[in-house]
Amino acid sequence: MDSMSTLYELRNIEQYYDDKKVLSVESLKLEENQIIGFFGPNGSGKSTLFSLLSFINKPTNGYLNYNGIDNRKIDNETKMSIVMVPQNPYLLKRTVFENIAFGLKLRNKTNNIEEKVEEALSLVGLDSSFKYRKWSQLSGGEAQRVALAARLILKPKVLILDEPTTGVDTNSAQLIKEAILSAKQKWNTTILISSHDHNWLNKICDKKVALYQGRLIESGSVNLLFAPWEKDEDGNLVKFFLDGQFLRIENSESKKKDSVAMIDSNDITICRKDCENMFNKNTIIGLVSSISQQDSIDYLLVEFSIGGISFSCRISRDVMQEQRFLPGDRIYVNINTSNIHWI
Ligand SMILES: Nc1ncnc2c1ncn2[C@@H]1O[C@H](COP(=O)(O)OP(=O)(O)OP(=O)(O)O)[C@@H](O)[C@H]1O
Repeated sequence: MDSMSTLYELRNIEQYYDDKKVLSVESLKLEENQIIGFFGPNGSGKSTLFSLLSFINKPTNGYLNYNGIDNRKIDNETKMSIVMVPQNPYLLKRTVFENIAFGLKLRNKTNNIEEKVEEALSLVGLDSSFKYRKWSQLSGGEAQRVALAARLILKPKVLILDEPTTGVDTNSAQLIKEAILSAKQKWNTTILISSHDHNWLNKICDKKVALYQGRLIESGSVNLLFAPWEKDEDGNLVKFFLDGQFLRIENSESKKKDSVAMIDSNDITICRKDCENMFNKNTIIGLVSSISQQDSIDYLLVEFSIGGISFSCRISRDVMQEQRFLPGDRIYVNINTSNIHWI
């Protein structure tokens, strides 16, 4: 079996600013050598969580373990192997070269520095002539890529990117994506990213974590429905699946067509047979792909697809006994759309 090792483990983490609790994570494990996407609306706690995972801040309460070590006992060398590009990266008011070389100089690793800077520039799609440019002679997308190159040169163990695509052009977003993928491949870097560009993030990440009002929406079992959406005659959003089925979301008139819907797996009910009473005009047909044990022994996670889009829902052992779902089964799916959160 392919066993991935856990890099971060969080239990009962709480973070307060003054008296206000802004983050509460009961349990979260992040595996190494993955690209993990953090989704959530403004103010949901993504940056706060990143400040804990990068060890810039200490959690107010709870247990945060990195590579088997308690966060209060992490040494400086380990801390330096975890680097973050913040939401509005700061560049030194110097040349691009000095910006990119800064971290290596700080770590006293100055051999072949010229070559390393050029390699880092090329990773983010900038040619070597950029090293002579001043910080003030860069476009927003180039500045973001220089900030990324300044971290990549360190070959980090963990790279944390807070909104790396905000305000950058599509070409830069593509080059940032390529640089991230090379870091993962070349140095097995674990990459944590938040972005409001949900489609961009959805395509690049191996795992998704969703936050809402400072709380984790159970990772692995949250369903994210991405754009494109259509609008019906009343202005409600409608998701059309590739197989021609659709899901209409009542009271979604105010939402934009590039919104992301977060559906908790507890808000989905499925049924295999004897379900006439479950069938209504909003019922969709899905296909079971897998069934697995959840953390709690009383529940199972059923993964299924609708027109090529994967979903998951939790069912109790009693329901399983009754329904005996198997991979490949066609099921009736009912989604409680009144509990949907929007990103
Ligand atoms: N230094 C601070 N002092 C007080 N409150 C803060 C501080 N930093 C963040 N907050 C509050 O904590 C909550 C979570 O903010 P955070 O920046 O972590 O969210 P986010 O998901 O990263 O948001 P965004 O997508 O807008 O960047 C918000 O209510 C915010 O106002």
